[in-house]
Amino acid sequence: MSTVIAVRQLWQRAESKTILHDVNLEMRPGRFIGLIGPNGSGKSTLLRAMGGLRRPAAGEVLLDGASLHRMKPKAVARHIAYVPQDLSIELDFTAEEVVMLGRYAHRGRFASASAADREAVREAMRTTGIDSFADRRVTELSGGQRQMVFIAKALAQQPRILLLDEPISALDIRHQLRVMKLLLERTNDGLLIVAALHDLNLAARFCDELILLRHGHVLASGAPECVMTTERLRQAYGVEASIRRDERTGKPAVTALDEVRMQAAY
Ligand SMILES: Nc1ncnc2c1ncn2[C@@H]1O[C@H](COP(=O)(O)OP(=O)(O)OP(=O)(O)O)[C@@H](O)[C@H]1O
Repeated sequence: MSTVIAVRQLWQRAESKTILHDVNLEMRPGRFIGLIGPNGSGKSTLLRAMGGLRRPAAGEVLLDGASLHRMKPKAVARHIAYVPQDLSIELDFTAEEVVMLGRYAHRGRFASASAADREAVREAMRTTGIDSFADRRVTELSGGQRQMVFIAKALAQQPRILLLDEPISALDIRHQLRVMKLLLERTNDGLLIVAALHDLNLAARFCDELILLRHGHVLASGAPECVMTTERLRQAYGVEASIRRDERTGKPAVTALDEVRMQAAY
């Protein structure tokens, strides 16, 4: 299948610092891509650029071959949903109202919710399992419940590309599993998912491909078993890790054993 998002020679700077260095990526529909790398390696910055939320210092992000940064936000939102890492925004809305915000891109300016809008919201709430707190204010929800609400909002948007910044960081293991499984299922319908993840075991188990960032460079990309090697983890994270093949899942399983001396940055 053809490329839906292409990142070409992308550079990002903040203040005087370069935070993404010449990133080049091609992503196809129906893939679940995990963005991994240590704190501060540039995962959020890359996701924001891919969501059209950050203008590149140089290079570009192409959506179906057209420059994303020349498109209007509402046009971008018809294709791309983005769930940020920080969900602490003070919204005086119920969970269901937040999920309905995901329909913004599909609605006319003053139009009320259509049957299709209501159905998309119902379906997103059902699959994420948030019906039981639909009427509660998001400000009163736990961190994990709030995370589920914003994932439901992104699903209700019915995007072709879903960008998630650490979507399972506040979830218990059961809910982590539920979210990873439901995301993987959605790729069967052609959805492209790119998620920044710190849980390397879940990333290796569920993602089709991993992109490993270090100091704003792509250190490795490809199938989890190719990217997640002891040498790469040492280089990227500065840890000695044991990697084995899990006998139940057949996927790489990682145990970090010790910190090691970091190699010099680029
Ligand atoms: N607006 C900004 N101004 C200055 N520096 C920034 C800005 N945004 C990001 N950075 C820097 O860019 C680098 C990459 O940040 P980014 O948030 O993309 O990393 P990350 O891989 O998502 O990290 P984490 O895993 O901790 O969320 C960091 O060194 C960060 O301090």
